[in-house]
Amino acid sequence: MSPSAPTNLAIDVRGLVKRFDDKVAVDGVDIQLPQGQVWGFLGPNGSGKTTTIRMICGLLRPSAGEGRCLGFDILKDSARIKRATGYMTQKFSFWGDLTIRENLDFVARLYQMPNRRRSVDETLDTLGLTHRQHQVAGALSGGWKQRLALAAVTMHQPRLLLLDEPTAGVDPQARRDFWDEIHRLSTAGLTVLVSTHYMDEAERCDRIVYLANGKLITQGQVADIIAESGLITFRAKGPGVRELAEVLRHQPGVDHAAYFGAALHISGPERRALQRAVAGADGENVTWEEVEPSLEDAFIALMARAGSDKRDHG
Ligand SMILES: Nc1ncnc2c1ncn2[C@@H]1O[C@H](COP(=O)(O)OP(=O)(O)OP(=O)(O)O)[C@@H](O)[C@H]1O
Repeated sequence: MSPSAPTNLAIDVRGLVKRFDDKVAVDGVDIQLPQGQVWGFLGPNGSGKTTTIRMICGLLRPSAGEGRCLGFDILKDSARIKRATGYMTQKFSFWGDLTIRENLDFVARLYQMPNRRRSVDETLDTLGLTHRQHQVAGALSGGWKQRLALAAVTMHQPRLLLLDEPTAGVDPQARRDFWDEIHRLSTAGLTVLVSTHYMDEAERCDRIVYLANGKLITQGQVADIIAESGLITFRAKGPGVRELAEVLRHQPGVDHAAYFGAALHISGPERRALQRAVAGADGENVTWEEVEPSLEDAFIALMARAGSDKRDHG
């Protein structure tokens, strides 16, 4: 295959491994992301998401594994991958004492873009930044900084966006605006891989890839992942729920108990055992019903399973 042979996969990497001295940060990860889709990249802190993203875009050489990003070989063609990719790192880097326009102009110079002025104008306009173009970037609120960062990584019209926790510390309205923008870009043909710790954001993705301890634990659509977890969940509501979690957490068959707003969820793999636990915690001040497990419930269960697998085999 020539480096730019057409493929319907924006990312096609297999067996990616990254070792840092004795530590295996990424341990045999495969990702096949079709063009035009938005995939969520999830996993606990330190699970290897950033390291994987950096290998995909050619910033970090894998210890083992191979693959292509936008048709280019990740081991040999990193310069071409970088040109065709927009990578938003966890800490957006821009110049705090330059204005929004000056920052974008600087990025346009880095990419040696022709018609720099026009590209900056268009980017400002598309992302709703025109009226703020002369504001100093360092004084912007979190949401506007993030919008600037998105502008900076999309201005050179990449085909793939790699976004590493782009909405950390951003308020709910700004997060919603950001996701509207992501879906607009995706509709225009851009492929997006976005790492996040927010479940509501995961649910906005076409598909989710979940990593733990450097290994891919599961991937699929939200409903598939919930089904795969094999969890049963019961929900308690009412004024008495606050006292229940501590007691129920230690009952046989209850893998975990967690509050979702004013309700308590208990989950485990066996309905009978949960029903027994619920019967023991029934009272005047609480009403129970079986509900669909949340994505968070499913991840906690899959994580626990992966954790015990590791202990069993390791
Ligand atoms: N340059 C490095 N040198 C040594 N260890 C590293 C390096 N980069 C990452 N690691 C380690 O590799 C593991 C995976 O880190 P990584 O940043 O990829 O995880 P992550 O899933 O992105 O975490 P987070 O959600 O906190 O951003 C961690 O244990 C981290 O400490």
